[in-house]
Amino acid sequence: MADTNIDTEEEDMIVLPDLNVGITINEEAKKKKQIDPSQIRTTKKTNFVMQGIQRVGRKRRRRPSQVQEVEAISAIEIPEEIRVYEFAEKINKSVSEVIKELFSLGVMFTKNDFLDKDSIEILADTFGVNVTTVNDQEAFDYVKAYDEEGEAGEQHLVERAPVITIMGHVDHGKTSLLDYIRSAKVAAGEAGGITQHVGAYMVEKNGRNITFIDTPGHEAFTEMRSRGAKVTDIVIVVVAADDGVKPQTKEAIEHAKAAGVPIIIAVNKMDKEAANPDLVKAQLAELGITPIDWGGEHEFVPVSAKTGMGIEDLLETILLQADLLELKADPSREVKATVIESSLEKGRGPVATVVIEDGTIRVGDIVVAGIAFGKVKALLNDLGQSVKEALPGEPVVVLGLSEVPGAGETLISVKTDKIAREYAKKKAEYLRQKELSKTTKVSLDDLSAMIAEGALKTLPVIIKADVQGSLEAIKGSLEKIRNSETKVHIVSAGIGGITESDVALASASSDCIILGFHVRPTGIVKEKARSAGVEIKTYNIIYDLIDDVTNLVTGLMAPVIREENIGQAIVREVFAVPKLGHIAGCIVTDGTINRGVKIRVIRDGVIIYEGSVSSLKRFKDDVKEVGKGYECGVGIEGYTDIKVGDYIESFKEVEEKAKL
Ligand SMILES: Nc1nc2c(ncn2[C@@H]2O[C@H](COP(=O)(O)OP(=O)(O)OP(=O)(O)O)[C@@H](O)[C@H]2O)c(=O)[nH]1
Repeated sequence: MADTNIDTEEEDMIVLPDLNVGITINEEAKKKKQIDPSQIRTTKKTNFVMQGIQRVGRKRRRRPSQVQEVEAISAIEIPEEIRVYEFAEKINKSVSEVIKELFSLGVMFTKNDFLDKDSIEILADTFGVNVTTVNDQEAFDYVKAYDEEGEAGEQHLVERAPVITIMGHVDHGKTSLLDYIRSAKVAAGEAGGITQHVGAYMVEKNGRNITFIDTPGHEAFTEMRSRGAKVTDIVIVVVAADDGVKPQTKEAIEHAKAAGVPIIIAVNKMDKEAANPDLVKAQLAELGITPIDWGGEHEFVPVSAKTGMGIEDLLETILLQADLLELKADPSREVKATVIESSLEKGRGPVATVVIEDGTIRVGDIVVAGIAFGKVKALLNDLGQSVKEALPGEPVVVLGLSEVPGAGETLISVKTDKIAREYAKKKAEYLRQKELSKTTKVSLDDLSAMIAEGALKTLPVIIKADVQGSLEAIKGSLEKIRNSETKVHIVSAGIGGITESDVALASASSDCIILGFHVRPTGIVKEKARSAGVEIKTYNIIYDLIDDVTNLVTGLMAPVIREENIGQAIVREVFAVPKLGHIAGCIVTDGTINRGVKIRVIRDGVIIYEGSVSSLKRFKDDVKEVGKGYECGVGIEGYTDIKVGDYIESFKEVEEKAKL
């Protein structure tokens, strides 16, 4: 009897690996060796009981025969992120049954792959299980824990500084505007004139603080910008009055709208003669951003980042908008902040620029931010000065983290180092599994395409960048460089200089190149790369990197054969010539006919033969080329059935490099 029981030690609890859900089975059901769905109830567990959980999970797997004896489950709760084997365990099916079912749907999964929402729905339907999803991250979601604590706790809300993101099309003046506001000139020194690094700065107006997040202009930074919009209270969309609405203006507006953030339009470059603010207004009104003076609800502030015109108005408008939003926070709480930018700095280690959302951060706080955790060693304000604390709405640079946290990650302070470490570890494992799942999943369509091509050609790359934001932007752009034939395979991507281990990794995978952005290899690394035959390419401008990789990828693709028409002739007579066979007496009606080139014989509009010109004569002489309007005798290799009225079309095939 004991043998056929589902569980032994944890008498009334089966909790499956990595899930925060437990199933409690009553004693009666156990005696019957069955689980009646109506007798299943779920229990929340935290990650701190995971060890026990895994032990139970292993026990179950060791005795699969007993699992099969259990009647099919008809209702389950599963996490939003669930792997194939976990799902199979949950519904008491074998992994192969689930994989087979997925295969019949045209997708190939391995047992460790995460199922997507659609697959779960279809599987649930196929296996007749009622599935409800729960968020399995909750068990280690420190952000949720923080928020819940805030709801329950006493609030000491005070006004906080608004957080502003400036967005807009390339060269419309984002950097200049921010610089003017900060009365600093950083734009001039930047490589390629593009803002490469995201920073956050604070300015004062009427005795109140305003925080600006500086977001880069290149479209590759779209993702980061959309994150920028998440921490942002108000978005300023800069539109150059002499250029009007451009693709990235629209994109910025879409991001702001999606984030539900109020938009203020800064109509910039008003000092220019060609400035046409009314056109900007009309163009934006078409996008649903109608100016207040046209009866809409959006502030349009004419400014010039060059002369400073309108800048004070813009700041006033920001404060008015902030008043409407009633931005409040509780500085007496522990901190919650958003990572805006992060990097690995020599001598300093991981460095993160954060904007405080709630609470206060202090030197000595124990914090966690995604995979990073640690004790705050130092805090620097936007001027690089050491500070003891930072308040809600303020930007601050945090030193002392264990790793470089991802941009957009939430940082909070926790009570003990152990808790911080636990959260970070769990998050790292979660991300690793997700990444693994992403790389192993191949759809059948992809597979058949690969098979058809012999093999999918890939360009393996290792990316190293100075800051997290750039790294993500590069990764995002490179992942997009692909078609059915070729793609970029990111072997590894990380922050920091190019190291010997990068070279070792590159030399381990064939034809792998190392791409460095704002980082350089040292002498030894260069030497190692040279002897290992590993190519290292370094860049300061993101466009150049993307262009180069695009060129390399297209180089892997089979060349495209393009046909170029050379000429056409009509057959007027056909002669039988000894030794030469049938010769078509033609008149060239277009272009030229050349000896040796490829031709087609067209009869009544239909191609009836394709070959090449074997002989070409004008009267008795062999010639290489006959031009339009001239008569000639054309011999076609391997073809004698030429008839009067046929057309001979000559063409050449040009090999061209394939484009993506
Ligand atoms: N005349 C005039 N020129 C301006 C004004 N604002 C910006 N510019 C110029 O426009 C160019 C682009 O300005 P940036 O501030 O670099 O534009 P950006 O939008 O930050 O550009 P990215 O960072 O590349 O996206 C620079 O040459 C500026 O000097 C303005 O109000 N008037």
